[in-house]
Amino acid sequence: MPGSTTHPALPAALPVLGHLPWLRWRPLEFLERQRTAGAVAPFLLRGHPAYLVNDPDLVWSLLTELSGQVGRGTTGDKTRALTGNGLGSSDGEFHRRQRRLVQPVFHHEQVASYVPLLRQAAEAQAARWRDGGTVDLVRQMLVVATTGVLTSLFGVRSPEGMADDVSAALPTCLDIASRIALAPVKLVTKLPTPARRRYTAALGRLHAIADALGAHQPERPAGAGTDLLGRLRDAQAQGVPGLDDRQIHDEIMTMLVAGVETTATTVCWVLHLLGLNPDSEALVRQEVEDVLRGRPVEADDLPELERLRRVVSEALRLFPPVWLVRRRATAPLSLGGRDIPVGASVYYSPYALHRDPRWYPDPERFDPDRWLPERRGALPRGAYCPFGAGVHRCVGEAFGVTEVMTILASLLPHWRVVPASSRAVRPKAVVTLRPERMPVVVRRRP
Ligand code: HEM
Repeated sequence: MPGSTTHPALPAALPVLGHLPWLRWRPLEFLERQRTAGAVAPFLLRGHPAYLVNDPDLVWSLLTELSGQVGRGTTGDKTRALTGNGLGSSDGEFHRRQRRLVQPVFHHEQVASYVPLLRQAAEAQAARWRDGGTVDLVRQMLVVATTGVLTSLFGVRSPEGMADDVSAALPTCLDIASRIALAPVKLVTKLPTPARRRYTAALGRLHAIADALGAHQPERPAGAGTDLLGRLRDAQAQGVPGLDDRQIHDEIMTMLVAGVETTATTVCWVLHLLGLNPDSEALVRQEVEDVLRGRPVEADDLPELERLRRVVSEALRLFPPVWLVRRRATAPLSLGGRDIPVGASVYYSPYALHRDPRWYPDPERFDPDRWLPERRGALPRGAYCPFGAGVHRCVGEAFGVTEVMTILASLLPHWRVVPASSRAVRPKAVVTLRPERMPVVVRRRP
């Protein structure tokens, strides 16, 4: 069972499919079992050699000094239909150039300027809640996170309809894209099944929204270049090579795919964990109230919310939205004493690394104080990697953390979120690690 700390070794690979059925149907259990199979644990996917790197130092090496010997081979295969050649699926010199282009939009000072928009996104959604009403928290937070991205990165001033559309289409696309990537029989994924039709329709909707965003004129002073769209358009006008309308479309899709579910699910997991740990919830709420004293959260408040930050770090440890990352060896590679052939898939799993009892005593326990400075300093590099590392480290990390903190600091003083059902909430490992379902009752605080 995912979550327990002792795991029997994996059974032998099946003929033809290898360990694919495990990765498709019981991925979290698969990863935890593979973690006990050595620093670099081999397995087979449709006859193709694959490795799971379980040693944090080796994960770090893979992502940093060895990054020239691996390509994305990516999660990208499953997201390429969504994000084309955007930052999240490209490699090499092209990737470096795109990254340099978008990076300033995600610098700390720039991200701090988005806080009022992120707060408004949370407040607008909560304004629709009725005291004692039941809501689907995942869907609600998807709308908030989409609104945050649309207003801050794309300069959309009336995001309501578009946010609803994106948050409805995105999970369908991501779920079915993962199923297609891990389907045991490829042909089946081409058949016009109801799932395939839902996927095609949802994907079409997302592409249409990205086109509309690409064509939309943000309300900003000419040449200001502060939001992502402005920056891309300015660069296009200056003749930056390769930055045609198609590439701008791909970068918009990338930000919707990479920047919405990740933050939305993190907020859900934090609220879920706080609900299970009322003492921690009371302390965090008290901290937010002491810092804000009844006023809306601002960027300068966020560093003061140290306890809340530790809770977010702990939620990202237990439920890292990006739970599995793949690279493909583009040159022969030696890792942890194993020779890895060109073309092999090399994976690391934040989920498995973050639950390794060697680095996290009592790993299943929610313990935000693990992130007190004196305790976190003892971790090896690579043992905590919710945002990855190296050249592909999450470009949206500061934005994501700021968004999550801002949403929580806006909701916690005014609302209590209580599970609406006694059914355990289980993580569903699709493109992100999403709560399978999370109906909650929202209660207004006096
Ligand atoms: C809690 C929130 C988030 C988490 C846990 C997260 C996690 C990650 C991880 C692990 C990677 C590295 C993948 C790899 O090595 O292949 C990544 C890359 C990326 N993330 Fe995030 N992310 C978050 C939020 C965001 C946000 C808010 C945005 C944008 C608005 C974003 C945009 C990206 C992009 C564009 C990449 C590709 C970077 C590159 O290859 O240069 N992410 N993210």
